[in-house]
Amino acid sequence: MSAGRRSGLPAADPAAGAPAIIEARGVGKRFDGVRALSGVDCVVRAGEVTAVLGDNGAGKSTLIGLLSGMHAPDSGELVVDGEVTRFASPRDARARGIATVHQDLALAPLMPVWRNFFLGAEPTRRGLLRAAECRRVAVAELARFGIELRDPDQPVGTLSGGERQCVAIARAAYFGARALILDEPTAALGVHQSGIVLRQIVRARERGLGVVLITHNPAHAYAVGDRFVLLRRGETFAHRLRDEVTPEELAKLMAGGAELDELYREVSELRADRAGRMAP
Ligand SMILES: Nc1ncnc2c1ncn2[C@@H]1O[C@H](COP(=O)(O)OP(=O)(O)OP(=O)(O)O)[C@@H](O)[C@H]1O
Repeated sequence: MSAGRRSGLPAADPAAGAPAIIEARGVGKRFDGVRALSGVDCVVRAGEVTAVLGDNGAGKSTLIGLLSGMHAPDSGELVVDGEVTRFASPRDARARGIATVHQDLALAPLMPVWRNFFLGAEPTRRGLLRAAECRRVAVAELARFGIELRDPDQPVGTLSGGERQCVAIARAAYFGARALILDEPTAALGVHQSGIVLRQIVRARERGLGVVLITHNPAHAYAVGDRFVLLRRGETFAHRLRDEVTPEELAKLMAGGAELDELYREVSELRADRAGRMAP
């Protein structure tokens, strides 16, 4: 298959039998005359991870905005559970089971983990908070995602970066998310912490959730992705299924193969030039 094949969903889609939770079909969005996104296709199926890759300004945040109900598309359509849908707000999207975990995670760092897990949705009985139940649920739900909490009363800000991401993801799953949109969850994390988050993404997929992983890191995308949507300057310039691409090809596609080759050529010339000048 040519690396330059443009857009569109792959012709042979082995996962086509799995139900699509949400699908963007040819969506476009402009802001004050600036074209942020144009004709982008992206499908999120139950039990699959769709990795959306793109460099700065590629349109990743705009796509998140459309999938999460923050913006309405100017063109194209969103299809939820097979029905053309227009979200009125992010709340509306959440009510349909589409949850977004933004980079700020919406956590209160000084509050205990269990309070952050519920954050305004704590169960009560006769007006009294059922704190013991909240603690038990938070510990059990995080354990399902492989996070063993030392103490549910510890402030969430004392957890590691990867563990904090996991609290936000486990919370969304517990409160009914069927599709999770994760906005660059590993962007600020090192290798070990990224591993914690990537394992949690795999667990979410195993539980039948659909996951959209937004990232500019092809290694992280390849580690967990079932399909890859590559955005460039607001357009889908490649769409690959996992068995159609190797990690190296994905990295090259992401970097823009021709641009990367040009960069290697220029750097080799500079190195050869420098070696020539330093030769006796
Ligand atoms: N509210 C806005 N007003 C004007 N232009 C916008 C707005 N939001 C996005 N854009 C433009 O749309 C294009 C895509 O931006 P977007 O933020 O979606 O990209 P991105 O892939 O998320 O980038 P980054 O990784 O740098 O956050 C950019 O050219 C950006 O300047």
